[in-house]
Amino acid sequence: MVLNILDDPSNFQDHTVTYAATTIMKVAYGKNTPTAATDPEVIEVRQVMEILQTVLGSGTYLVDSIPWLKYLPWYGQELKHGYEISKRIHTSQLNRVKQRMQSNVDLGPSFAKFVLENGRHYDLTELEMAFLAGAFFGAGADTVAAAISTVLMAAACFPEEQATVQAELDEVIGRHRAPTFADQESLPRLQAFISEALRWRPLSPDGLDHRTTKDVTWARRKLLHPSGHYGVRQPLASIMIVLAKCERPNCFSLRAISRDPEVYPEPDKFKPQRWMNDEDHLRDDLKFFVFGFGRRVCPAQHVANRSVFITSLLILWAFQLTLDPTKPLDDMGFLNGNPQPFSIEAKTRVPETELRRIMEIYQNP
Ligand code: HEM
Repeated sequence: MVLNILDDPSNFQDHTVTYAATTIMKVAYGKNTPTAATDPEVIEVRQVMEILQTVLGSGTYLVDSIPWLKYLPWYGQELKHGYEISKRIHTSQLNRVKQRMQSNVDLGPSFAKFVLENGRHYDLTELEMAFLAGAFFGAGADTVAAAISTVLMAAACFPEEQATVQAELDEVIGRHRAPTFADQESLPRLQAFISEALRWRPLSPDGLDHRTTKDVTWARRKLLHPSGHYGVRQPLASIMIVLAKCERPNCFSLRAISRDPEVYPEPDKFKPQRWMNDEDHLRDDLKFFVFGFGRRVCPAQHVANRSVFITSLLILWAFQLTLDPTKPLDDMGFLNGNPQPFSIEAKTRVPETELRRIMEIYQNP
């Protein structure tokens, strides 16, 4: 992404999508070449995801409560159309992996290869395998891109906090080598900055709706976790669903959790320091909530966290980010589900030729 920004500084958001899509395609299908934000397949999948976003909110479609509606040929045409597009894309991606496996091409590990080799142990049909691998892209590309964009947007909006992080980077890494994952433990301020950025403008702010599988008796009791989650315990089964002042049933609201003043004093202020203790270490009593909770917690939280961390680290090490005064920035876009293109100016912190040289070595060590 650093080299992409150097080559084309005006297209920040596209670069985050290209990075996230390339990473996900590698994990899902073992694809080794870059997947650009402008690839027709990526554009198509993102369009289907937009339909899915609407579908995920309970109550949008009557078929959620009246299942037989799905048998009416004229009902939910756009849903059936979205399904057909997804089926075509996911099946062709899985088939590509299958063909290469049959031709003994060395693919390296990937989720698709794993399910093709082991799917029968889980009674999966090929269509289920195709959709499982396809879910990686659907669930992971835009979320990771949005998370990185949020961190970079926060850096541009809060220059003093950005400078604090960069002082830490200069002290721990200097400007003559590119940072790596090995530096992670030595960079608590950067980690605090990322946590605060994703608290400040949480992705998926209204969570995902969940459906209970049996009747539930609720005892209204407020359980205050260090993270500020309010819970309602279901006493018979050991399931806890986090409601957090959510207006809709069976869902949690990350927006409400992120604004709890008991846990995050002055919640509308951007204060990375709140994630650190008096010894300037990361606090271990404040949980990170943006990936949800319980058995449906985001299964990719570790890969997502690492992606956001390493990208934020490299970019904040390489560039000083500032707002473009000629273009207004809607910092609520990701939170409100309507992200607008935004413009950030990136000034190199290392002379450009030197930066290119360091990054070339980084890519091909
Ligand atoms: C920063 C990036 C990401 C964020 C903020 C995020 C957030 C979330 C949230 C809030 C949920 C709902 C949890 C719940 O219902 O309790 C979720 C579920 C999920 N996420 Fe992520 N996610 C991210 C990246 C990814 C990536 C990279 C992938 C795949 C490679 C992924 C795959 C999934 C899947 C499959 C689910 C559904 C899990 C289930 O219902 O059992 N996510 N994610």
